[in-house]
Amino acid sequence: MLKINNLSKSFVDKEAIKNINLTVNKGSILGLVGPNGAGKSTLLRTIVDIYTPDTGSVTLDGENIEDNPSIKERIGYMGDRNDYFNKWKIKHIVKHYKFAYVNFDEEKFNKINEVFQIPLNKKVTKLSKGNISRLFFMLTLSSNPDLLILDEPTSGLDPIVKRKLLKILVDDVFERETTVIISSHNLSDLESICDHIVFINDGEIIKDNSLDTLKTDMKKLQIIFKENAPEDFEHWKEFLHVDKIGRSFNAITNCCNEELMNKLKENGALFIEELDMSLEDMLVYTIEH
Ligand SMILES: Nc1ncnc2c1ncn2[C@@H]1O[C@H](COP(=O)(O)OP(=O)(O)OP(=O)(O)O)[C@@H](O)[C@H]1O
Repeated sequence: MLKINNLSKSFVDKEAIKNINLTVNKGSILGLVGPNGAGKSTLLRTIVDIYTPDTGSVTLDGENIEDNPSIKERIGYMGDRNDYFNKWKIKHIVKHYKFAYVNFDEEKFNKINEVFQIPLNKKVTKLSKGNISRLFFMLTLSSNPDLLILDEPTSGLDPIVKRKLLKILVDDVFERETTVIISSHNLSDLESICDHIVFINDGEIIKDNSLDTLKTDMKKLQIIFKENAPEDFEHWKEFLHVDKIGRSFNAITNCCNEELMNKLKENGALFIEELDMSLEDMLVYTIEH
């Protein structure tokens, strides 16, 4: 189990993450989402001890990660900028990983590469952006980590490769019970693989829920009134956001209960239907509210 306690990190003129508390259970996949500059990469880099926190600590199975090489051997980190081996041939990077990570499994790497087809004789600089992402994903996964931290692993991938990568990830997590944190702006990807979602904005956690709870808590309703809608309808306190489309209204609410249904009916609502709400909708309305 990964535990993050009161983690804060500031740069000269910016408090990038503020008092972050999080628990990620073994075998679960946590999706970290938030707007540009929210603090996602800083949080991930602080978890793996690339950045030293100003306050707080991170433990894996009860042991502190900071300055702890034996725990770090159990952590796989794929950053959002994979440019540290640019001049290396891929086969030499594989050799380096074998040396650096006790659990690195070259057979597993080659098996995943049957899908991704990265030429091992090439230098990293000769690869496309998508191929660099695939390469570092393969290297990180083949290190067989207990904790896997992935910062935007699907960025730059075409939809076909992206699906293959996510399937390889989910199968591996299922088999090895890896604990995973994954950050991405591709929210539909996260929706398909995560059991837990954390929204972060301006360095702070603003939501930390299972995907099921998020979906139960926030709803999009389509409402059509028999005649005119109440004058103040778009400003009802129950709604986070209301769009008018012709005669019908789409309203986002996080208190979809009997009381609201009765209020709508008393005010002349003829038709009320619950519509599918994506993770992207949820993030946008939570941040904007
Ligand atoms: N090394 C650094 N030095 C100074 N400021 C930094 C540094 N790294 C990040 N920041 C600042 O900290 C804040 C959080 O940045 P971070 O990269 O963690 O955000 P993010 O959520 O990952 O953003 P994005 O989605 O754009 O990748 C930003 O204001 C950023 O400018």
